[in-house]
Amino acid sequence: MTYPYVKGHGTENDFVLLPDLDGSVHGMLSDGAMADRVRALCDRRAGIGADGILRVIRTAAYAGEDRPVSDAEWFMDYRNADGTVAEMCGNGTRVFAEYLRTAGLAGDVVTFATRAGDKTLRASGDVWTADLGSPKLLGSTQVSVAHHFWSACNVDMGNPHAAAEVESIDPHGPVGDLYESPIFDEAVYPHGVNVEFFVRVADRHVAMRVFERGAGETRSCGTGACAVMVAAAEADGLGVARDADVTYRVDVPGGTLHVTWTTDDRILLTGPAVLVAEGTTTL
Ligand SMILES: N[C@@H](CCC[C@H](N)C(=O)O)C(=O)O
Repeated sequence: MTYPYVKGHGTENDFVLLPDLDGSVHGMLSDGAMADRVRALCDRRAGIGADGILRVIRTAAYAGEDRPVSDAEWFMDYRNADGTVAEMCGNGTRVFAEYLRTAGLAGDVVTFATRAGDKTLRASGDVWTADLGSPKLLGSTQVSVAHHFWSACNVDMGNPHAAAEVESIDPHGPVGDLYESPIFDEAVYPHGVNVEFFVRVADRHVAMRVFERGAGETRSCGTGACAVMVAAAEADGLGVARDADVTYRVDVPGGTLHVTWTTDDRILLTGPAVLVAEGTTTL
């Protein structure tokens, strides 16, 4: 059997999109078979290669037990490269929106369902801004790599994050090559966590690396950039009582994102979304 796919990325956080509009292409698969399919597609040697999968499906057609309660026509069914399901993917929202627009299924403003609630995105050319809602600041926690320990900000962006400010994100420094997951507190994060390390570059300008749950080190993580911005703004005394929107530039290995924390406590993630290929696959 062959089925269609599209490849895209947002600041080099790359995805295979699986158009499955009425659920008839992948909907018949068991959870285990779907996880196998995701791993095969994301494999960078034997597959197409990606950090995750974005299945494009009508909300009403999604047969999973975790079907969102939403009036939105489209559901972003996100899966990590290791086959696990994740609640949210910030870069993925922009790529998903760009797919819908390119396919003629949406315009420059679109709202769709995710496992972390409905998200609305607005385009300005090929740059999209995603309203990812209110962050939850859940205190501080600790992460470590090779006996180096850092305090980290526990931020829920719909999915879990630990954002640690460090002195250097150089792979030759204490943060290291991130080939393996940093150690985190499993009591705080029983379902795993995305771990970000960030440094200051200038006023309201940071740079980060990330180890993503279910994918390993990636070139970018949109929700991770939001968690880093929230952690940095909190540390800068801008977290509470903002009398104006606050924007930080967040550099990631794959490009640049901008994150705005609005006076009404919403996080807006702005960045590119690029579709690079389409075809059919037997995987
Ligand atoms: N790359 C994404 C996050 C994808 C999900 C994450 N790995 C998780 O398991 O929570 C982003 O851009 O936010």
